[in-house]
Amino acid sequence: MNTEAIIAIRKALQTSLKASRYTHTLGVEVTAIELARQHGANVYKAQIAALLHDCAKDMAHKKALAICKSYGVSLTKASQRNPDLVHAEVGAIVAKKIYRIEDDDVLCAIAYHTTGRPGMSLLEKIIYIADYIEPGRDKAPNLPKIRAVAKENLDDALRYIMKDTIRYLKKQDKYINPITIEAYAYYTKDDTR
Ligand SMILES: Nc1ncnc2c1ncn2[C@@H]1O[C@H](COP(=O)(O)OP(=O)(O)O)[C@@H](O)[C@H]1O
Repeated sequence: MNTEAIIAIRKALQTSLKASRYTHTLGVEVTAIELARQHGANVYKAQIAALLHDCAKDMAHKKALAICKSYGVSLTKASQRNPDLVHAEVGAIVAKKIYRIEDDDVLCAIAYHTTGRPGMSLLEKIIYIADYIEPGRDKAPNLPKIRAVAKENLDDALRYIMKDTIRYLKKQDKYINPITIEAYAYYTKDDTR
């Protein structure tokens, strides 16, 4: 394991993120390591993806757009519509171009950590779930249940999180990225419970 790379990433994030976001990031890191061990995923990749999942979250919107422009990347329609979603897509660009992460699975885990998507990889599921259940989270409903379920079955945890997220966004009358609706349908289609 490349401990030096982990330490360098932590150091860079400590200066580029707000203190509370950095604390959240460390919570996602420990949770992702734990889930990776429990479910047989690559622990090092989980650690890197967890550390970098919010690397663009505290960036000014203008700067995020400038980064996209400079690398010739266009944001998805959903991110153009909802600025809350930009950080995940731009985070993957920053991870690749600035932190020099080459692994596509790690980059996708960052890009889809807020919305999920149909057909997620093991690593994508771990980062999506770790972001929701890390120890610093205390607002979402059903957290104790979802934390327990995540130890046993990642798809069950995904279903609970997607269901609660869709319900929460609907209640707030907020835009819901259609990919989350598609993902929820995808992960419930064979579930007869
Ligand atoms: N599927 C979604 N569609 C649209 N907006 C969403 C979706 N999921 C989350 N959001 C919005 O994006 C914001 C950021 O969520 P999230 O990425 O989970 O936070 P963080 O990056 O801090 O972990 C939420 O406050 C919510 O308003």
